[in-house]
Amino acid sequence: MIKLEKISKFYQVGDEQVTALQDISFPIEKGKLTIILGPSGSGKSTLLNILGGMDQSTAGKFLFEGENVTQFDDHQLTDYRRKVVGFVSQFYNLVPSLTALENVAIAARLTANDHRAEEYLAKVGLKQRLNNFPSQMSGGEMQRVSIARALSKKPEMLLCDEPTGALDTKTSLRIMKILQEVAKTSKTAVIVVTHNPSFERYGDCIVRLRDGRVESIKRNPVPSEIGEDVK
Ligand SMILES: Nc1ncnc2c1ncn2[C@@H]1O[C@H](COP(=O)(O)OP(=O)(O)OP(=O)(O)O)[C@@H](O)[C@H]1O
Repeated sequence: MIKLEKISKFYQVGDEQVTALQDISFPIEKGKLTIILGPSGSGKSTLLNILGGMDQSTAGKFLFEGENVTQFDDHQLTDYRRKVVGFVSQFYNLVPSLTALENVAIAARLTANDHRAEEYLAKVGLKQRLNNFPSQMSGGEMQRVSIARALSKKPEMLLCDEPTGALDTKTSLRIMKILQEVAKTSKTAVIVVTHNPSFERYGDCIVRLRDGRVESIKRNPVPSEIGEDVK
């Protein structure tokens, strides 16, 4: 079970205390797509960083499969980031001098999974692009490599920070479709932070943040499927 219990994060800026998150509580389900929406400054990135073990909360508990991540020491956090979490960002972060296959293989090696890099690229529809360098791919293709790279670690949780932020509508839908399929066909908890409210209908659970608090939590018993035509 993955659960946030009254997570708060405060920053001290000079004499002022900035509240990034306040009393955030909600469960996250594996095998489901959770969408986190909210205006700029509402705390989305802070929350993602806490879920990814890249930042620690000031108060509250983050429970992951019975363990309290909030109390992890640096060594445990490194292990958690390496083995549990996959991360996809708006900027792809691919190594320009490595091909698609090599970009995925280096990350997969962290979990001794590098022999499967090709399989993960096939999963995101890039079987024909294995030997292309990032400069030879479109934004959508680079994002698919970055998803394959994250998946090759077999993460229990896939965190996506504005994964479609730099992409056009059709390519964005293609990426959302892949993320929807990952959630549906694996036991991975897929969490997508987005500014785009039209993606709400594709998630199993939609969490809206405002001013660092949970404004609403909605569940879609039957999320909309993204049409085959975008594939
Ligand atoms: N390192 C920091 N020091 C001080 N304040 C911070 C820090 N990081 C974030 N904040 C503040 O915390 C609040 C939440 O920021 P956060 O980046 O999580 O919002 P966001 O919803 O991801 O915004 P955006 O959509 O613009 O990326 C903001 O008021 C921000 O200014």
